[in-house]
Amino acid sequence: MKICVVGAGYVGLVAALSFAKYKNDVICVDKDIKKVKQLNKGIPTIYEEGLEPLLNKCLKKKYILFTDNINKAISLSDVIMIAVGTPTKPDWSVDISQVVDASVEISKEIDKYKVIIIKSTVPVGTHEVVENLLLKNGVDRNNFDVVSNPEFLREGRALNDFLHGDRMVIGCKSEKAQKVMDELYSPFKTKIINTNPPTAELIKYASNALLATKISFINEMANLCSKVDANIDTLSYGLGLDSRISPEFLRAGIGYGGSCFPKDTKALVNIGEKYGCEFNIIRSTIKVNENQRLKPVEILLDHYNKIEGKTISLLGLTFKPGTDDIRDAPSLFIIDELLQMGARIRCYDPMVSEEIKSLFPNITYCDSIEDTVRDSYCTIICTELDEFFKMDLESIAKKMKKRVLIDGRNMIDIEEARKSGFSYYYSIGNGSFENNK
Ligand SMILES: NC(=O)C1=CN([C@@H]2O[C@H](COP(=O)(O)OP(=O)(O)OC[C@H]3O[C@@H](n4cnc5c(N)ncnc54)[C@H](O)[C@@H]3O)[C@@H](O)[C@H]2O)C=CC1
Ligand SMILES: O=C(O)[C@H]1O[C@H](OP(=O)(O)OP(=O)(O)OC[C@H]2O[C@@H](n3ccc(=O)[nH]c3=O)[C@H](O)[C@@H]2O)[C@H](O)[C@@H](O)[C@@H]1O
Repeated sequence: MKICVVGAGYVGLVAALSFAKYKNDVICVDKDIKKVKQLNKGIPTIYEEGLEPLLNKCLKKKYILFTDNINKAISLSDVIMIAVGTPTKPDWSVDISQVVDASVEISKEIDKYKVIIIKSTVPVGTHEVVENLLLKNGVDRNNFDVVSNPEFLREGRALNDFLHGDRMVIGCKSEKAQKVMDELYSPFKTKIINTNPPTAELIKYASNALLATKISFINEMANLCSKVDANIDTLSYGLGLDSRISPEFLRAGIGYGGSCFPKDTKALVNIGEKYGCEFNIIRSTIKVNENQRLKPVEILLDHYNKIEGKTISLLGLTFKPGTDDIRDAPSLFIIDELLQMGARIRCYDPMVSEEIKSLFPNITYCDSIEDTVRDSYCTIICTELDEFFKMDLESIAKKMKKRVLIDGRNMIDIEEARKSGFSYYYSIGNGSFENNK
């Protein structure tokens, strides 16, 4: 099939390469010429396991090509997938302008039947917005169908999720387009749910909102565990064994981040408001998360009263392991808050990006864990990176000015922390101890 994917971000690039893997003729468009040039050279613009070899293989075989010429790419393709960003505005409404801009370009290039797939996460009714825009711009009604096909991949496992996800949701009103979608996804090993576009659009938000809610729920339970000497890991295990609940997304910590849960939960509240639906549960999920991501600062204040002038070290900056993405990562909020209180920050993340350096130019970025913790009053673990499981706690404790460890991802065994010479240890619902200040 001749496929054009608009947007070479996390979703667009992964989708384009997945289609190319199955020998489709794929053109992936991005308006960012730097990305286009880099991708055509076989250099990934994001970190995702397995992406680099697949990119190079597909380029070599000429199954994929990257361009910034959207018009040419559309005119050459039968299927056009829109995978551009849909950020949330400050009032929590969704900015679909990138989808609209892409649709305007699409409308200029339709002279024969094409299926337009909305892959981006969009508010219910956006398929109609795109349809109406194409009609308004003079496209013949018989020359296109718009299909809603939201994406459920997780960063860090994006390729695997795209190819072998739990399900593929297809919201389609036309038999002709349905046949094209069936063919497109026929090599994929995944359960397909065929429904109408509004249901497809809503499944996406419902899914992210429910997963986020599980996290906020378990974090509230963890906060209670901390007060009553209960253990959140055992509690989660006990909960998750009930097959009606499932063990997934019950890991307590300093809250969820990333490019989607924070934005999509807010978006769903905003969408609900437009239809007179309150979504009180999701509002609470958001509020709990906003407090939870600052939990380490609360603990620090409790311990020291004053943070001004103290050096604090952060281990892990990305919103989760296996990605270089820092969008809405809890670490950003912690750094911001600590800087406002006058702390000095040292941090370490092997995936540290220019993006975070430009956000926080005045903090110290270190190349190793040991260098980071030097002379600090507290070490905060923000991301559960593999190498933190293996770190030498004793040598870390020795390098610190005060042996205070806040384990924001419940990675460290409390007894190990005690044996390694820490004087204060705090986890999120898995126990804490204080020897002497
Ligand atoms: N990142 C993720 O894990 C997931 C994201 N989504 C959704 O997928 C959509 C895309 O997300 P990401 O890939 O993370 O975004 P992203 O920001 O990484 O990538 C979007 C890309 O689209 C390009 N772009 C924007 N307008 C364009 C235009 N008119 N022509 C050509 N290129 C254009 C941008 O330059 C950018 O490279 C969003 O709606 C998001 O909510 C859905 C599931 C997972
Ligand atoms: O719409 C999206 O963009 C995607 O959002 C999430 O994927 P992602 O943001 O990549 O990462 P997750 O693995 O879901 O983790 C999100 C955040 O929740 C946190 N989390 C996750 C699980 C858990 O038990 N506890 C917890 O705090 C993680 O640390 C991370 O900060 C969803 O899992 C995907 O299905 C969805 O497609």
